[in-house]
Amino acid sequence: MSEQLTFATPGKDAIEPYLPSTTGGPTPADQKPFVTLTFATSLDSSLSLAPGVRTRLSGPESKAMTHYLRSRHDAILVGVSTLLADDPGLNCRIEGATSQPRPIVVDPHLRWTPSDSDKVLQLSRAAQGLAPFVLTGVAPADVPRESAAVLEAHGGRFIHVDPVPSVSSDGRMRFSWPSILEVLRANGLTSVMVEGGGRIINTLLHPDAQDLIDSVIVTIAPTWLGQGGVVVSPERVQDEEGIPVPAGRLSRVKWHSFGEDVVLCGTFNR
Ligand SMILES: NC(=O)c1ccc[n+]([C@@H]2O[C@H](COP(=O)([O-])OP(=O)(O)OC[C@H]3O[C@@H](n4cnc5c(N)ncnc54)[C@H](O)[C@@H]3O)[C@@H](O)[C@H]2O)c1
Ligand SMILES: Nc1nc(=O)c(N)c(NC[C@H](O)[C@H](O)[C@H](O)COP(=O)(O)O)[nH]1
Repeated sequence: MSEQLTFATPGKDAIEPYLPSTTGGPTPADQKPFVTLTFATSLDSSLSLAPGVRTRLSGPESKAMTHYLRSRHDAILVGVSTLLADDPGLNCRIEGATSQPRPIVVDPHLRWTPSDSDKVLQLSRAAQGLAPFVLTGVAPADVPRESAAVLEAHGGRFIHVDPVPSVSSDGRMRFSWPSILEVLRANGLTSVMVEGGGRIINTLLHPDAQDLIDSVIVTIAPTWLGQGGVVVSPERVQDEEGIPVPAGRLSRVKWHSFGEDVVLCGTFNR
């Protein structure tokens, strides 16, 4: 049995306006999933001490808040580097949780080889979480059979996503955020919390994509991680005259204290 977290009513009420609705009937099939961008950052905007290094930032109270968020979304999305670095559970460990989020791993080149010892798969075997859906640019016929067998035995699967046609100079495939969300919706998922890491967050915060975000819920820990960390800082944007302009600003902003952390809630112009 893994740890059980509790998250009490004042905290729930504080973040409720930023969560997907639990009323209002079924979501139409063509409606984009509700997107919550949520992560924990240091005072110098770092997610971790270095790429590939698991770094605890959230204190117990804001961690419980994150797990409550997991109970309120159909899916939880991370990039493959986070999966490889953190060996995360990606489940909900809130006391009394009645549902588990579906982990979504964005892994265009199939860097993850699923194995029985991965924590996310251990938890699904113990009925304490769900196995991931892995979004990949690799053609179905080229997915290694052993990997597919391990994932499917746990209830997960590989899902092909068409990459954007222009391959970047380093040859890496990239998915557009609308195509990622379309695939989630086609697989019955109506809400997703995007947890990270840096590349995932920075591409979602790009001005071309940030309109897709319904809520932003950021935990800020009273810590400086120092230089060399994985930093949240979206691509710089300029106006027509080439003058730099802010990459984004939140509205409907509220700040809440959870233990020693603050949690920032906001939206993009809604
Ligand atoms: N503090 C937090 O809340 C938090 C949350 C998550 C991860 N992390 C940390 O972040 C670090 C990992 O971050 P990162 O930036 O190195 O990696 P990441 O987790 O963002 O994964 C990057 C990979 O995901 C894929 N990817 C991302 N966007 C894509 C897109 N649009 N199309 C196709 N593929 C895409 C690519 O394969 C890319 O190499 C780890 O150290 C982890 O511990 C911290
Ligand atoms: N809210 C939050 N606070 C942190 O201090 C931290 N390091 C993460 N990181 C998010 C990332 O997605 C991690 O991989 C999971 O938090 C791993 O934890 P789980 O086993 O899934 O609970 N998230």
